[in-house]
Amino acid sequence: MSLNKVNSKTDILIIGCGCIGLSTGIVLLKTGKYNVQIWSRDLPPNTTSNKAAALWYPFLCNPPDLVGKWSAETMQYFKDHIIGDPKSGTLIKKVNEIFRREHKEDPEWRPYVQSFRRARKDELPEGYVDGFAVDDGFVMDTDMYMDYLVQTFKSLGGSIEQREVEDIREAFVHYDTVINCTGLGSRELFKDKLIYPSRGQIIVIKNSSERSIMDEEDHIAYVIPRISNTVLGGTNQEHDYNTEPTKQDTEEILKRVAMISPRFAKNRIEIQDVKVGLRPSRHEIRLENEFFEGGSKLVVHNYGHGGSGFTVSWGCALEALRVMEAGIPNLLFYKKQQQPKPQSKL
Ligand SMILES: Cc1cc2nc3c(=O)[nH]c(=O)nc-3n(C[C@H](O)[C@H](O)[C@H](O)COP(=O)(O)OP(=O)(O)OC[C@H]3O[C@@H](n4cnc5c(N)ncnc54)[C@H](O)[C@@H]3O)c2cc1C
Ligand SMILES: CC(C)C(=O)C(=O)O
Repeated sequence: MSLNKVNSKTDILIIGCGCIGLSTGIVLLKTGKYNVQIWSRDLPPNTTSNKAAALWYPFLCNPPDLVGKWSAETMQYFKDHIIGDPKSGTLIKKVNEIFRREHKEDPEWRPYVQSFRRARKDELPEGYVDGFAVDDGFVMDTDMYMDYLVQTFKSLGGSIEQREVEDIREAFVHYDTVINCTGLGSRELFKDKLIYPSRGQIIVIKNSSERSIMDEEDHIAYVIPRISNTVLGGTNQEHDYNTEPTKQDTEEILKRVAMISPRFAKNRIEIQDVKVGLRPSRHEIRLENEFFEGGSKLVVHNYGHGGSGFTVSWGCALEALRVMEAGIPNLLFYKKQQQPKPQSKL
């Protein structure tokens, strides 16, 4: 008994068309072993991923050791496959995280990122006494990058259908193996009440900046330069489902950013856009197999990336491939079990 196969490749369904679903689909297609289709309620630019800043920097995401590993793998993947392509909307940009108080401990992801160093005094704005630095960090203009992922996925033979899945059994009619990349959608689709929204608001301005700089010590303030504009942020309001920008948050962000980068004082900026996204927050990323229907159907969960979906995307995509390929043999075993036993000839 074999899995659904066409042209000797196994059919896989991915639910979700954010940065996680697209990265996972590209990794599967590059193996040459799978036909991959994406079903998704929302397509870029109407996903949370499109509302992100975004830069490479582990943030609001756990577990620390795996996030460190997956962040480093993602950084390497970007260097090997993405950053050299101008269509990707990515740029190498140093990132500094800065502190008003001395910060004795390095970040938990430090052992995985060789280029990590402590910030120099000349990199610290007035009032800041300590900081981290990653010289080979990178940023992406998220709309450009998401379109680049869609084009890459399709150019490798992937197909995308705009379709909401209300019950996972809809997927099982056509597929034995499904990868769940629904982010916050897993709260409903898989009744996972451990995943919840962390609301983030950002301001897109015309001005430019030579580096990414962030203060996350007592509140969040960041400046993230991109190809055609710069992002100022941000907020982190847990369990807040409001996707509309508020004037109050915009004012608060501008006030905080002016402290880390005085050149962005309110009267010297040109606001182009204000966006809100709901981070898919969870105590830790869920990346594991779950069998359904007596073991004859396999769901690979890959969701709950909080504030680091882009930062861990390719590491998690490679892990999802490993986890899926470890699960498929069990699937075959269970399917064989389900076959009707041949009648013994009397
Ligand atoms: C303001 C802000 C700034 C951020 N900045 C950064 C940053 O600088 N760096 C970084 O690494 N991360 C950043 N993030 C976090 C990052 O945006 C998320 O971690 C990432 O987008 C999660 O990707 P995802 O594909 O899991 O989710 P999403 O982009 O939400 O995609 C989920 C997909 O699943 C689909 N879906 C859900 N339920 C169903 C269903 N039942 N049926 C069919 N389809 C369904 C949705 O339509 C969507 O297409 C930021 C987030 C915010 C809000
Ligand atoms: C560090 C910032 C840009 C972030 O990841 C977020 O706001 O989620």
